[in-house]
Amino acid sequence: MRARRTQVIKPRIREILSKELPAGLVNLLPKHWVQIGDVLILPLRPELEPYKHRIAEVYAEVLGVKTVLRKGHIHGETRKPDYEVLYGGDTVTVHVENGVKYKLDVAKVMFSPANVKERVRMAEVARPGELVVDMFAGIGHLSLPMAVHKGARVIAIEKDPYTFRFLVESIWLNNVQDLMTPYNIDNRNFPAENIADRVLMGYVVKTAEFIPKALSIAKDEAIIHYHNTVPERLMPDEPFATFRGIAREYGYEAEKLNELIIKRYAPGVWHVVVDVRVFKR
Ligand SMILES: C[S@@+](CC[C@H](N)C(=O)[O-])C[C@H]1O[C@@H](n2cnc3c(N)ncnc32)[C@H](O)[C@@H]1O
Repeated sequence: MRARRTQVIKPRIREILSKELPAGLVNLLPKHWVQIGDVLILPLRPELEPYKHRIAEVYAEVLGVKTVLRKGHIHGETRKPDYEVLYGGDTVTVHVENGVKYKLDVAKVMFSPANVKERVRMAEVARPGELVVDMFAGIGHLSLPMAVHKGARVIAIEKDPYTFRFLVESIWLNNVQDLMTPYNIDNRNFPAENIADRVLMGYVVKTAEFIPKALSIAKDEAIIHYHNTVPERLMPDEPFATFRGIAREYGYEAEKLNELIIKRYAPGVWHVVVDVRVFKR
């Protein structure tokens, strides 16, 4: 099951709440929501504030979830979201997507429904037995599918201890502990060099700072999946132009294989991924 955006309000929700809410507010009830495992993220208009707990309770009962959160923002270096608990309280869940089990705390760990295509794509591009280094692993968002579906070997680096806990649990839940090795360190301190067939750079805003480290982890010829956020006015040259410039400084040639938009990040700014083949000169 994917992190779902549901388009139509369930008739049962409307039926129950139309008896309890002032008539004018019923049409403001959320028609879209995101479900991650058995936790619901519900965007709620300010007009519904006085009724928020009862609304959340009805959505929880009808949709069969244990906890309802109100949507907030993702911020900071660790990309943690901000949520208000409206119903229930337990925000730890297991979300199943594309045959991969992700254990996470929805209130504290980012899991973006908009990134689903990229998670599925990573399962498709991986090769059995290749060594992947996931520099910004999170809970294994991008690299678990590579191990689960393709038998890729993965070194998954995640610096945040709380997120790391779920990375480890997800590895065991998917029974890929023989393929995936998690490291709870800052990737800048990862000691091995010249080892990876493929490097994942699933990070935004400051990803360019990590290009030299990614090159040192990569074999003399390797593929790097380079994510970054890019102002629209700099596209389509960016972000590849910056990547190639830094790669050349460090003695590598870079060839763009593919470029995809993941999602809108902010007004006029896009989250983009470029697949780059690098060669040591
Ligand atoms: C935005 S999440 C992305 C998860 C996944 N790569 C994806 O694209 O869906 C980025 C993760 O990188 C971790 N992180 C940030 N800087 C890091 C660093 N220098 N070394 C290791 N992990 C880092 C954060 O804690 C966070 O869990």
